[in-house]
Amino acid sequence: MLRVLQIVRLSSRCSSSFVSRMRFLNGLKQNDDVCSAALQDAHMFLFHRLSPLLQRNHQGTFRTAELRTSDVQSLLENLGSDRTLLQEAVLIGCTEQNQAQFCLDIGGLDQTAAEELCGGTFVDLRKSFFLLSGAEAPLVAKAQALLRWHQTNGFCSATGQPTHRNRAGSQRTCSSSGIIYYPKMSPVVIVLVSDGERCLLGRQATFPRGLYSALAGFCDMGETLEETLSREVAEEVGLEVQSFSFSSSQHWPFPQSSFMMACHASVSPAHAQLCVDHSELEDARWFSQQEVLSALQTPPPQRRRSPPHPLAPPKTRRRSSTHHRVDPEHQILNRLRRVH
Ligand SMILES: NC(=O)C1=CN([C@@H]2O[C@H](COP(=O)(O)OP(=O)(O)OC[C@H]3O[C@@H](n4cnc5c(N)ncnc54)[C@H](O)[C@@H]3O)[C@@H](O)[C@H]2O)C=CC1
Ligand SMILES: [Mg+2]
Repeated sequence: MLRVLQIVRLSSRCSSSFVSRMRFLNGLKQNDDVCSAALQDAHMFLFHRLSPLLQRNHQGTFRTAELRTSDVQSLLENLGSDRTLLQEAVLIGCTEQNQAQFCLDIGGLDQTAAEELCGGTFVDLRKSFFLLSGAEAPLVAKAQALLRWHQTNGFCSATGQPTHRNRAGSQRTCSSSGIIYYPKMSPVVIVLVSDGERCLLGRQATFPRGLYSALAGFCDMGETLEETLSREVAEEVGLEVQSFSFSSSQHWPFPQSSFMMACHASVSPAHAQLCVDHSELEDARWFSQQEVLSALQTPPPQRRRSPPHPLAPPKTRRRSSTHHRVDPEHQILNRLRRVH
């Protein structure tokens, strides 16, 4: 109890609300009792087999369902489940007012009955990622990644014995060896290559028809960001990068949990002849500023009818040093404007 009070006091003494929230969250991860207390009155994001619960408002836009712990307790009772399922909730963040946010997957319960009781729909993550706006999409992506990690890491890979989670769900420990496991991400570099006039986009055979995107690839063990970037560009399109600069980063939930680092890279216009590896990419080509501008200014449904068009990822709000909203479409446009 003393530790609970210390953590609450420590976070309330801070002058910055950001520092206070980060200290509060860290306290929840480190102390099971503090976390259990926070779970009693928390915000809860529900999932069914890893699909988040969304509600549609009067304007036709989608939001995550706003549920509190007590709502979920009633829901579980109505669905014939006992309250112990709540113990599987995983901490994902906290609000500006230091209210803990958890997520819970009720995949073992009746989906339709749950949707009726909550007045919402469980929507596939890829779809919800594009339906949600602002800070909600990254939070839902983080929640799904953590729920998936817990569902697939129930056993120690060294001993085969069960692993047990802490209250927050930020780690799992092998009951036999004591090995501690932390949620895993795969680092990825995504790069917009330019020859000073045009930018390079490619498409995989599995992409929707006509859709082109910046090049991307997973980091190999031991590589630096620039080594991955140079290798991927060489492998996929046969070019040698001259220089690069870091742009921004985000968690990307597909195919599982990737940590994407976005960069700009330049190649010499004299050595811009593409040699595409067709086992990796179906096509890659140079796009002019005008082509990218007109594709990005065309609404997405019409874009699909007029290929080729560049991929514009969903708009998400990320914390940057200047607290500015980072919008991938604008980054591409600004870069091209700088080039011209
Ligand atoms: N242009 C693109 O390809 C775009 C890719 N992304 C994301 O970038 C990431 C990388 O995409 P790719 O271009 O497909 O990667 P990639 O160019 O590295 O090729 C994929 C191959 O890398 C290998 N690989 C190495 N480490 C892996 C790991 N940790 N997980 C899965 N495969 C691994 C596998 O053999 C796999 O077939 C994915 O998260 C993808 O969703 C997002 C937007 C666009
Ligand atoms: Mg790739």
